[in-house]
Amino acid sequence: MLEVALTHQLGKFALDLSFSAPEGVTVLFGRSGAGKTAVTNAVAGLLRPQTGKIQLGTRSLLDTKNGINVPSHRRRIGYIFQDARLFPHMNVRKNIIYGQRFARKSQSGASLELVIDMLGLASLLDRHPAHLSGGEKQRVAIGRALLSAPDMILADEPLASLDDARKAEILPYLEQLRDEISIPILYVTHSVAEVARLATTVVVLQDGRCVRSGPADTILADPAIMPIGVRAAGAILHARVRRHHRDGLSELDAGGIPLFLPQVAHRPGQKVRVRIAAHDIIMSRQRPMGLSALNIIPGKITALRSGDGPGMMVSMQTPAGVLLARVTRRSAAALDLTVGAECHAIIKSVSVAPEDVGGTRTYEPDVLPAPS
Ligand SMILES: Nc1ncnc2c1ncn2[C@@H]1O[C@H](COP(=O)(O)OP(=O)(O)OP(=O)(O)O)[C@@H](O)[C@H]1O
Repeated sequence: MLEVALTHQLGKFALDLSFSAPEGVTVLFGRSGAGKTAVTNAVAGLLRPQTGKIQLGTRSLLDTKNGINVPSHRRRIGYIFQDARLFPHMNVRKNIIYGQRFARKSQSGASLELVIDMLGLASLLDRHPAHLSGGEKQRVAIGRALLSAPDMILADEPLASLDDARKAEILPYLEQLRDEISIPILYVTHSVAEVARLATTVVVLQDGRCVRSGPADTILADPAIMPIGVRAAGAILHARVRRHHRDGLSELDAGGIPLFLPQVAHRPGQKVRVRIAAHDIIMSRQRPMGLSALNIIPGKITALRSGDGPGMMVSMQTPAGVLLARVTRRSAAALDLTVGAECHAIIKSVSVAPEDVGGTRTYEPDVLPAPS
């Protein structure tokens, strides 16, 4: 667990916040100028806050009251930056082995073989960075960070310089990292898609303060989550792939509710996270009949929130998980949507894009129905 509490004045900008980052991916999310860089610099030891405490597990990295400020290179943090920052004159093998220099003698950390295997680097080992794609470079940078046997990883917009195809290529490796290494990963991003795919915890920063923090599912399904922006709002459902159908659809099970999506890349039995954007949900009080949409999920409204415009956010509890829907205030009034009302969420299969579906490592081969 990483625990951070800081105050610092940067010109007119005041940083005053505290948050905790447990194991898994904690996303620092906020608009430009919210203070993400200031926080990561403080955690990395590049900025000395006027007052603060930073505790990583049992180690105190910063405690201004007691005069503790562990220098940057002794903080045992593995870094993954936006640009991979590999050594151009070294091949991939040497670049990743370089990370081991920073591992303490007493600490074995991840083995070279494991890192090569986990990040799919075997075929790249003899290549130089100039002959790697952006995504491949980032995989090497992750490998180097892991081999330094860090107590936490700091990933500062690691996908920001990659195009969508490269992003899609590297996200599964980051998911694997999240699910297989038991250290906190502090991850900075502006991208809601990355939050939805990777975050286990979300810390929302605004004007130097932490306005919300907590489990990703809860934060993303909160109708009051204005700092993320209404257009980007949406909930995460946890589901399991049941089977792939011959007509190109995959059937998932989310809390006993079947969910039909365009073919997902994951195998039957595998657990996945599915992001359902709030604007992709249609709401109905009665179960609709004769509709082309394949996914109709019954639920009960738990919260409503209207903004300044015509839209309204509706949060509903369903057997599949909490869903967030964006409807107009006019529709909400016409349907008499109130807290406690029974309703149905309608989701068109094709509205869920492949990048909205992320894998988790838990592979459970107990349910392997034959393809139908
Ligand atoms: N050295 C400085 N002196 C004065 N103000 C500063 C200094 N460094 C940063 N700031 C201000 O502090 C605020 C937070 O900056 P920070 O770089 O942490 O934001 P950010 O959330 O990382 O933004 P971005 O997403 O654009 O990188 C901004 O308003 C910035 O202008």
